[in-house]
Amino acid sequence: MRLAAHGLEFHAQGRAIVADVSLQVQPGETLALIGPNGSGKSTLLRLLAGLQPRGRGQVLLNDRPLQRMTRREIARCLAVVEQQAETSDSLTAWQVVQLGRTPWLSALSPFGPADADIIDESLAALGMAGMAERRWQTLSGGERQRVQIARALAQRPQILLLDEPTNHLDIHHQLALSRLIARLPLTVVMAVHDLNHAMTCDRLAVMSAGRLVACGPPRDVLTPDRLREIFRVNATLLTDPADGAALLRFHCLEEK
Ligand SMILES: Nc1ncnc2c1ncn2[C@@H]1O[C@H](COP(=O)(O)OP(=O)(O)OP(=O)(O)O)[C@@H](O)[C@H]1O
Repeated sequence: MRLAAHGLEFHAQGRAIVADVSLQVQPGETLALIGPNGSGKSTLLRLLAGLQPRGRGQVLLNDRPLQRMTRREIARCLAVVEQQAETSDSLTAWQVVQLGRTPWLSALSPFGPADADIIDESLAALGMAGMAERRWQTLSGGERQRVQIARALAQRPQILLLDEPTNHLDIHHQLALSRLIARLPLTVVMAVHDLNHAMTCDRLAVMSAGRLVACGPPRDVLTPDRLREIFRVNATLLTDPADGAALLRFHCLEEK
């Protein structure tokens, strides 16, 4: 599914948190949103999901304005995992993932075995099948993050919006999640801080002080000048002799 945004804006306390952002994400594409702390990535994700009150601008899902869709219609197309996703402490991991099925249920289409299979598959995809019966409050930060991503997958969306999906994960689960996302036939927009992870995405969108300042293939976007200007680092581009993959090693710029 194609995602397009035109002139997205959000102002708070007299300043633009997101200012005039327009972008297009093609079906099946993975776009990484990068930028320093406070540059507006999470707010932009919320605007793309239609979750930011008082947000302005237009979001189109396959040319259909989000504003004219019901929450249920949106939830059938688009799933979001926010940074601090919370849920009721009394739910089990399985029940949290079950919430992902809500947009698909109705009196004529009640919860059934096919929904239960989707929940099991989603938990298994995130390596959480063995913890299905664990209560939310007993899960670690990384386990909660994996359950929330499983909940988003159980929603069977065509677009996935993820806010720093690997920030609580150990290195094995970071790599496993990156591989899973790369293989999913979904349109993905995710905010990430790890620029080496971002390098593996199809395109990068760079936010700075609420504005989209660059968008394109990783190597075109992560130029030495931009890394210095926006991220305040110098970088050396290295090549992994094992597979020829490019990696960046960063050096902090001296503060003046
Ligand atoms: N409702 C609000 N009212 C006032 N300021 C806000 C509001 N929402 C966000 N901000 C501010 O806007 C800026 C952008 O926030 P946002 O969370 O979108 O940034 P981010 O790029 O995701 O940051 P990080 O990398 O630290 O997660 C921050 O300075 C934040 O404090």
